[in-house]
Amino acid sequence: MTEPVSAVPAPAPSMSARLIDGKAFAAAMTQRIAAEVHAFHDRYRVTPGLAVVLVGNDPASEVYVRNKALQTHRAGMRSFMHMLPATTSQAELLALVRRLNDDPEIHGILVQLPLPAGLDPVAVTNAIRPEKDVDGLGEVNAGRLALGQPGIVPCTPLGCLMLLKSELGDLRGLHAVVIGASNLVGKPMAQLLLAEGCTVSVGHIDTRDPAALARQGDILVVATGVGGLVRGDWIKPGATVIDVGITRVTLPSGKTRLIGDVAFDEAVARAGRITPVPGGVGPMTIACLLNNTLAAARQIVGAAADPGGTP
Ligand SMILES: Nc1nc(=O)c2c([nH]1)NC[C@@H]1CN(c3ccc(C(=O)N[C@@H](CCC(=O)O)C(=O)O)cc3)C=[N+]21
Repeated sequence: MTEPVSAVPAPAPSMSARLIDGKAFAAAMTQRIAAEVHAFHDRYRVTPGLAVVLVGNDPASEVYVRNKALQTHRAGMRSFMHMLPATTSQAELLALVRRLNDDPEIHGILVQLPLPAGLDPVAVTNAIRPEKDVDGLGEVNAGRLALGQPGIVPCTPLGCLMLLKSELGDLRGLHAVVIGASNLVGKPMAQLLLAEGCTVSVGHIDTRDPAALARQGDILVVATGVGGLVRGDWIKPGATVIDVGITRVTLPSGKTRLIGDVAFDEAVARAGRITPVPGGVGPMTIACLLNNTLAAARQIVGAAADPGGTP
């Protein structure tokens, strides 16, 4: 028996998204920063210094700490790690931040979030001198971003924006959907995309139909911390997908692996371009932290060397 040709189902359009190689982009950026750190040292005899404060233990933060120390040294900067027990009091943490604020060898301060229960992240991030707030999370830098004034921009959203601009060029007029409205990623990401001329929608925990919202995005940035939340059918065909999530899961074999907030295999079949996890946004966050630390050192040291002048 032969079937009429017309009854043969058309093959499903087999698309496969292009991978956005954040790891390679970050490596090139780190190399450039290393050269600039060298030139900065030649001019001022100062090595940019970054202080990282980790209170208690959070799995995502531990991945960050490991890679950050390595990359900081690769860029020729100094890193000062402060690991405090989960029992640290608010007063003790604030005292450390003040000490780092006054330390001339430190140009950037980063307090890893989330903090253990009982510590107030707003009070702590606001205690960091705005010039040293390389995470850009304090009210001065967050306010500058909201007002479109120059300031320090949070590392993860900055890294996402760099990838988007390098992939797509001008973003003006594109509909960008951000899933997740955290102060760390979602809110500053939305501000940056707005400043690029995107039409921006932000979905969050109370959004009624996040899949329908996500499907409108020419650009889809996902930062929820819920591994595999975004399924293939949430994605507009051909969209550019930036996956910020990083969750460690244990496989049946007992091994662990990192997954993103996007169900990768499903998304690859629909998206035009997508960042992998690992190797996507994570390395960009670190490269942008180095970038922000060098910029902070330039601002602090340059202003002291050339008071009242333009750097
Ligand atoms: N104040 C603050 N600022 C942050 O930016 C911040 C934070 N707190 N708390 C924790 C999260 C998490 N985070 C990561 C950054 C890079 C990687 C990273 O390098 N990821 C590699 C991991 C590779 C691997 O080790 O297997 C990758 O995705 O390829 C991971 C996680 C920054 N965070």
